Amino acid sequence: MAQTVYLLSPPTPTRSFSMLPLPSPSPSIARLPRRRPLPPSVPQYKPLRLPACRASATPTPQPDLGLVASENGASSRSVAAIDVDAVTEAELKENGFRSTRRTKLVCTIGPATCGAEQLEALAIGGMNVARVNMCHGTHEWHRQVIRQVRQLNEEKGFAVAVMMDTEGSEIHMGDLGGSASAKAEDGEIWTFSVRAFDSPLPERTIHANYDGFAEDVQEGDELLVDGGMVRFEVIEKIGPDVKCRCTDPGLLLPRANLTFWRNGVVVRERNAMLPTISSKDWLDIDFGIAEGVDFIAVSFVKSAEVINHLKSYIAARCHDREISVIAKIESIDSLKNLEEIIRASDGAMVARGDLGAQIPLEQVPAAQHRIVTVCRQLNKPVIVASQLLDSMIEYPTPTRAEVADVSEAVRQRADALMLSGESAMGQYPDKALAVLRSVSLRIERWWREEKRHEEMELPDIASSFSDKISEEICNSAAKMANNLGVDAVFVYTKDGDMASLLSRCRPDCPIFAFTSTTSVRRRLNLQWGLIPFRLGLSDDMESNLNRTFALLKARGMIQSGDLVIALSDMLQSIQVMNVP
Ligand SMILES: Nc1ncnc2c1ncn2[C@@H]1O[C@H](COP(=O)(O)OP(=O)(O)O)[C@@H](O)[C@H]1O
Ligand SMILES: C=C(OP(=O)(O)O)C(=O)O
Ligand SMILES: [K+]
Ligand SMILES: [Mg+2]
Repeated sequence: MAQTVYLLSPPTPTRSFSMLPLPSPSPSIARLPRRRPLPPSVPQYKPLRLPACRASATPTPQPDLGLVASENGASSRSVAAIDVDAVTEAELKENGFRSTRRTKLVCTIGPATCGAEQLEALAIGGMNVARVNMCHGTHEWHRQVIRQVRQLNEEKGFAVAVMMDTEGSEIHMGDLGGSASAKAEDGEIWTFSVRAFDSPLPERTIHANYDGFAEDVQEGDELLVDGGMVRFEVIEKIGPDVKCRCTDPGLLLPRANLTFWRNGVVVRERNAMLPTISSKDWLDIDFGIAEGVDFIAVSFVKSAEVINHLKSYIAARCHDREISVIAKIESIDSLKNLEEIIRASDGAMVARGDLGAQIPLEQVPAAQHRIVTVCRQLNKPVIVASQLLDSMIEYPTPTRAEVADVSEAVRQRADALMLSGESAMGQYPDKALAVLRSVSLRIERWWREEKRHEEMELPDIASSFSDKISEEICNSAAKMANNLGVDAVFVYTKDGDMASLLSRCRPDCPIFAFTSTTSVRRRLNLQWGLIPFRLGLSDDMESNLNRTFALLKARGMIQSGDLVIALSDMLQSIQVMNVP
């Protein structure tokens, strides 16, 4: 039978990158001691060890991936190759299908992790998406990080996606005149001012980046730094200066964000009128498009309108690939307009850091649950972010409460968990990632063993008859997969939609998603349960299947007799079969 095989692109020349210069002096992590210091005898964190699943073992990357590494490290792909990374391959070989991790992991890259070796260690440790936060660092710094991630993908077969996170029009402190931090003590009087200062700053003075700051605050207001890590009370306004008394002492970090509260609610005056995407953000977005990022996360989204605007802006500039737009839910307005925002976006982030400064902290868990649920129903990937393992910025062991928080996000079946300071500037980025990985594996496994299938009602979301068919196929295939106890579902997908629809059903078995496009493969890497492969696809499903079986069997990733369900968005079919 005739078959069209789309050949792989020619080998890409390699570049070598040296360690990145740090954008600012490496932050000394002189934070406040954890309130209840660990007794010296507390054992170091040991990843949970599962009997049948060597989840905690870091698989050794193996060179032969159908990627032939030449002497200078350049890679050339053999024509019959399938793109998969060494870590996935090793996990599949060692642990089998059932034990692969379903929850995806996002790491914020910062001074602690911007070197090539550190990035590779994160990729080996399970990082699916690298996030760069445009609040910090220069374009040159971010460019180096993005290019190093791309090089890692090209040379080692990883599919680590890059997410750019905009600064947004938040109110934040200035740079502390070059100091890494400043300590505010109980009762001290500090001045927050919109005036520009030369460094060093006058003593106990903080610059606020928002011109209307002094006009908008009132005496008696409560000023929260970094979502409440440090608190002040406004005692006097003198022109552009606002004098405040420290009520909750703590460490002030450069560019920490500022919110003020009056009578128990957050004050949203003129700053609520500032554009969600500032002129600086548009420049950053142009930069992100030029550098080929996979996701743009938009800070402080208030309505669906801004998402639609950004999506058409991107569509007009990127003709050959897509960039997914992720709405960060971190303000009262974003909660009010949650459904329409999520419908307009390609995914969402529960940005608990700022959210916890805008609504009472005790409301954050319910908000998280609602956001995760709505995203799942509307088939949009959702990331749970901020302070998951905050104490691991300084300590090699998480608190029990942190492990419980991570477990809850996994139990809710969020698509992804995110590290912020833990990986950007913490002392134990790899250990923090290992904790996310082993807790995810353990909870996912417990969930399956207990047969706690999701009871969640998934509403119809298709917008056309053809989409409706895909949706029904995926719902049925996921149900069949659970009932038959199949080893894996294989989905052949051009643009990833069918893989997403399957992921939405959260089946018990992993989903092998085969796509012919490298950028689709990277974007699928954010979604729950998907193991994305890049493979030249033909229009003939039978030949695709036979090639996949041959390639995966040759590498020991599947075996004869394994039971799989295969779906294709080209044929809109379901097949159940044993691997020949
Ligand atoms: N590109 C960077 N350069 C320097 N420091 C960074 C960078 N990215 C993140 N960080 C550090 O890591 C911390 C946590 O990252 P993140 O949560 O993304 O930022 P923020 O605290 O501003 O919300 C930041 O406060 C900052 O100290
Ligand atoms: C992820 C968040 O956003 P950022 O780190 O950019 O403030 C957050 O606020 O939780
Ligand atoms: K940001
Ligand atoms: Mg935020």
